Amino acid sequence: MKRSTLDMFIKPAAKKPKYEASLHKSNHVTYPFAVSHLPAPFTKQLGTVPVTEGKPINDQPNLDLVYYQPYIPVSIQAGMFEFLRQELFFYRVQYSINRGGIQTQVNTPRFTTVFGVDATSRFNDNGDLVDAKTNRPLLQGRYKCKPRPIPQCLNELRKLIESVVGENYNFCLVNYYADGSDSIAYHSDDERFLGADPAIASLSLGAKRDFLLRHKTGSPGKPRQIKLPLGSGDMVLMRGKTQANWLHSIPKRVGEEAKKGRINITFRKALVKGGTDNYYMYNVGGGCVFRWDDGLRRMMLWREGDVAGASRTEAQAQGGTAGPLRAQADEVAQAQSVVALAGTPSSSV
Ligand SMILES: O=C(O)CCC(=O)C(=O)O
Ligand SMILES: [Fe+2]
Repeated sequence: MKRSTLDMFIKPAAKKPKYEASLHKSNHVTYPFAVSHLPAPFTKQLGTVPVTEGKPINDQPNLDLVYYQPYIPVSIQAGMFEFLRQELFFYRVQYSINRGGIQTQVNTPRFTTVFGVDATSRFNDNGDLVDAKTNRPLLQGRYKCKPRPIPQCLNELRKLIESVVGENYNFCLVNYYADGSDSIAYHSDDERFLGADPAIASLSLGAKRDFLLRHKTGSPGKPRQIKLPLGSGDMVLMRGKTQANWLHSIPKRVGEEAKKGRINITFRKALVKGGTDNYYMYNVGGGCVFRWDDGLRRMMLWREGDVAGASRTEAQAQGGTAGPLRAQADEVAQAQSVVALAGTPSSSV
C-alpha cells in the first residue's frame, strides 16, 4: 500500500531490514548473548561457493597464496556483512606487553572476537568441553580462558571453506575495522601452536581495504611489497611457507571507503592448548562487550539486559558523559586492565 503524504511527514519510513533474521540462535554459557543462525537465503546462496576459481600467487620466494576474487556471491556480500556486524559480539582488547624491559600498554586498533578450541579438546553435543582423546570432561584449570564454540553462522562458513581448501579448522577469529584508523600491523601468523606451514583461510566482507605482504628478509630484484585490494566477499588462502617467510598487514587508510567498515574472518587450526589461551587473551581479553548499534551506526558498549537492536542514547551508553568511541575504549582499559602475563599476541597490533 502507498504511504499517504501526511504519513510521510509524521512517521519516518520503517527501515527495510537488511536481512531476515532466523528464529534460531546459537547459545552457550560463555556467550554474552545468543547469536542468530545464518539466514536461510544466505545458506542457500552459499551453496555455490566459491563463485570464482582461486588464482594462485606463488611467483615470489616462499609465497603460496590462493586468491578468490570473490569467493562469496555478490548477491549476499552486503547482507552477510550487515548480519555478522549486527549479530556478533566484539571486544576492543587492551593489554600490556614487555618491550625491551619496558612495560607498554597496547590498544588493539580494531574490534576482535574469537571462537573455537585447540585440537586437544572439543565441545560435546551438550556444549561441554571434553578431552579430545578420552571424551572426559576437562579438569578445571586446563585453560586460563573460557573457550567458546563456533556459532552456527560461522560454522557454516567454516564447513564450506574446509571442503573447498581441503583443511580442517578449529578456530575462527573475527576482526572488525570500524574505519580507516583501524588496522593490523605487519605480522605473520607463524605461532608454534599452529604447527609447521599452517594454511589460514581469510575472508573479507564490507569495505575494500589493502592487504599488504612483504618478505621477512627481502628478496633481491623482487618487489618489496605486494598489495591485494581485498573487496567484499574475497578470500585469501595463505599456505605453505608463507607464514614462515612473509609478513602481512592492513594499514590505516583515509577516505570514504574504509568508513563503511570491514569484517575479516580467519579460519585456523591450533594444535595445542597454548593456542587457545593465546587467541582468547588477545581477541577477547578482559571482556567488555561491544555490539553494533544500527541506529547510532557504531559499536557501543553492551551490557547485560540490553535489547538487541534497541538504540541507547549517546549519554546512556557512555554513563552520562558524551565522547567519541576512543574515549570509551580508554575507559574500558581502566576497567579491565588486561595484562599479558605470558606469550605474545597472536598477531601484532
Ligand atoms: O584483516 C585481514 O585481512 C587480516 C587479518 C589478519 O592478518 C589476522 O587476523 O591475523
Ligand atoms: Fe594475520
